[in-house]
Formats: sequence, C-alpha cells, structure tokens
Amino acid sequence: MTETVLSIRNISKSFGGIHAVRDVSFDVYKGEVLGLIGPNGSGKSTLFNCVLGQLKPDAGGVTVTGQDVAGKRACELSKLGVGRTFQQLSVFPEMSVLDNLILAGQEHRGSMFSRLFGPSDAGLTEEADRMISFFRLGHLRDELAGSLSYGQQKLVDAAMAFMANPALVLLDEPAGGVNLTMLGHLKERLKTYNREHETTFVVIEHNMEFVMSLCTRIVVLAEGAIIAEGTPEEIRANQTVIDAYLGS
Ligand SMILES: Nc1ncnc2c1ncn2[C@@H]1O[C@H](COP(=O)(O)OP(=O)(O)OP(=O)(O)O)[C@@H](O)[C@H]1O
Repeated sequence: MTETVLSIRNISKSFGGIHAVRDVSFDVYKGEVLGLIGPNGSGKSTLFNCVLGQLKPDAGGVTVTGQDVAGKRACELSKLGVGRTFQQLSVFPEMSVLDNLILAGQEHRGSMFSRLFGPSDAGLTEEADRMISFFRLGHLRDELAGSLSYGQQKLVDAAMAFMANPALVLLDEPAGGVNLTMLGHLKERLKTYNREHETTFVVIEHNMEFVMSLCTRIVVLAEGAIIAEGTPEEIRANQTVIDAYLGS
C-alpha cells in the first residue's frame, strides 16, 4: 500500500480581502517528487508556509506521516522529519561549509542540549562529511560559505535540508538564480538522493524545464485553488494550465 507522507486537507488562507489559498487538498506519497507550480501570486508560498507552521491557516489541517503539524514550530517539524530550503539562501556566510551543515543537523535534531553539553559537533561531523561528499562539495568543505558561488551556496543550502535524514523535504525554488551547469548537477543529485533514500520532496519552482524533468507529479495552483494535477506530460498538455499561465 502507498504510504501517505504529507496530507493537506481543505487549507484556506486569506489576507484581508485576498483569498491566497482556497480549500486546497492533496496527498503526497512516500518517495514522490511533487512539483507545486502556478503563476505569480497563485498561493504557492502561502500554502508552503501553512504546511511549515509559519502561517496559521484559516481552515483545514496538515499531517506529516499521520501527525498533525498545525501550530508546530520549525524545530518541532524538524524532529518530525521535515526539512526545507528557503527561496532566499539560508547559509551563514561567515561559517565554513562543514559548520553550516553541522549547525543544520543540530537544528533538525532540536538539540540545544547536545550543543551545550555534548561533543562540540554533537557527533554530526561524520554525517556532514557524508552530505558534503554526496553533493560533491569536498573541495569546499573548509571554505567560508560566503566565498562560494551562488550556485554552490544553493547546493550547500539543499545539503543542509537533508541533514538528519528527513522523511519529507520542501524545496522553495531550488533552481532560482542557478546557472545551467550547476542546475543539471543539482537535479541529478536530488534525483539520486530521492532514489537512494525514498525521501519525499515537494518542490515549488518557476523553472519549468527543471520542475518537469525532476518531478513525478505536478499540482498546479491558480488564484489560490488547484486547477490541475497529473504527470509532467499531462500538465504540459493541459489547456487550463496553459491558459492560466498565458493569462497571468
Ligand atoms: N503577508 C501577506 N499579506 C498580504 N497579502 C499576501 C501576503 N502573502 C501573500 N499575499 C498575497 O497572497 C497571494 C498569494 O501569494 P503567494 O506569495 O502565496 O503566491 P506565490 O504563488 O507563492 O507567488 P510567487 O510565485 O510570486 O512567489 C498574492 O495575491 C499575494 O499578494
């Protein structure tokens, strides 16, 4: 039986008179790479923020592996096995690549206790090195993150979301501002990680080539509501989707 990792049920969210998300429901299954796309202002970030507890929905609920995540803080979500990347880079430029990953691992474990009383790296150096090697960042391990190219920093950002082996990773525009060569590398690594670990991804992305070649299923939002759902091939051919983008 297919295991549901993320379940979004009847989520609505308004800002004053703007209905940013209208009664949105869908499930994401173990090992899926789900793309969440839609024209500017269609409600993607608002929905993401409702899932991640940064916004309180007006109605509806969200569960991750069956557990209600409403009102959970970021560190609690991490402990439930949810990782995320941000639209804007979240690396600390004055810290090395290695230390950024160790810090991300500490946050995922919510382990302030181990930061205070455990070994200085909370035992995370080995895991960080594995991640550095997986994303082929070994030559940059001890460099300050701020000295890396933008694309390299996006890779570090992605690697940070995978520390502590999350069951679900939400990626917010991972391809944004990344050059073509680096984009191919990022996509290949994400696909490999997904295949090897059966980690579930939800990806918000404007780069259609990237999202269509990475994702196994796509949900399309327009004006806060789902207008289509299907395989990349079905979505490419869907006239309602084409019209929504042309009209935006
Ligand atoms: N904090 C807020 N206050 C008021 N309106 C908001 C707020 N956040 C989002 N909105 C409005 O809600 C609607 C949905 O915005 P949202 O950012 O979720 O869309 P999006 O699909 O993520 O857009 P983009 O692709 O441009 O990032 C828009 O009309 C936006 O202006």
